[in-house]
Amino acid sequence: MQERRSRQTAVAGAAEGEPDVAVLVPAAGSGTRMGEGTRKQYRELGGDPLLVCTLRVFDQCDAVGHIIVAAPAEDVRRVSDRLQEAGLRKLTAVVEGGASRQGSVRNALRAVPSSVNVVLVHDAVRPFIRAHHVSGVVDAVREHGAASLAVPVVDTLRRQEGKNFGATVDRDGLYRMQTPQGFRRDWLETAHREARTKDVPATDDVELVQRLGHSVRSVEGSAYNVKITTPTDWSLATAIWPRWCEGGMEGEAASSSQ
Ligand SMILES: Nc1ccn([C@@H]2O[C@H](COP(=O)(O)OP(=O)(O)OP(=O)(O)O)[C@@H](O)[C@H]2O)c(=O)n1
Ligand SMILES: C[C@](O)(CO)[C@H](O)COP(=O)(O)O
Repeated sequence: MQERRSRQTAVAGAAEGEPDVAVLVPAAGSGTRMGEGTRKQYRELGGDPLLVCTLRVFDQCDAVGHIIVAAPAEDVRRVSDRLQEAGLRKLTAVVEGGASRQGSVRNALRAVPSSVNVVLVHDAVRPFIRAHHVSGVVDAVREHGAASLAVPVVDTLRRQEGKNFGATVDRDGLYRMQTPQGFRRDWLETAHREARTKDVPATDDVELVQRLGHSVRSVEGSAYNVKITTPTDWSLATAIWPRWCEGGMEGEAASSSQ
């Protein structure tokens, strides 16, 4: 592992002929909504840290050539060592995260090898994805320039009005955005540069790219692809993880890779 001036650790060079796709994994959050205790991205799911469980999907996915993780500044070295112990072949760098998810993605973007043309962004705390979700986003990016997994809203939505309900929000055509979100590298770089210059934050990268005037293609996601945010999410995740690892859920064959 090379020492780098910044708190960025280069873990491996890009092998010849690897796919020109990198995935940026923001993993520097503090997990406030999860409550006290170990940061959620480090909590063990089936014996491995949640971050490792998520990264394995990309490491085993033929469509991806590079993995770049943004970790809490104080953990960069420790996370880098742990991820190398996990044998992640495509780990290219572990960089210092930012004060926001957007800042962490921006920092990770700086570590993308020059050979990369397609960049995915995936939350470290979304372990329930399969290789076909990743390749579906990559294919859509190659065709349209930008794409994201999403699922349609299935509940009735209503605004809060004090302790009562206010107006109903028409759910028709509303989506819950997921990750991975994928982009042409130049679009994502421009989008983050513009957002920083204009100081206009966003909760996901799709919004930043839309602000440039680009269309973003919707790719069917999965209701299982939850962002582990609260203790309830953690309980659900630990309950289904064993079956997920056997290739269960979504009616997928047990032989399908994670
Ligand atoms: N400064 C930040 C904030 C968030 N994230 C990452 O962005 C993803 C989605 O964020 P979220 O689920 O909100 O995680 P936290 O910010 O840790 O949670 P909370 O908002 O409850 O503190 C997570 O993988 C998280 O680690 C990040 O890399 N850097
Ligand atoms: C990127 C995201 O997961 C899409 O739904 C979501 O916007 C992240 O929000 P968070 O508050 O940073 O978890």
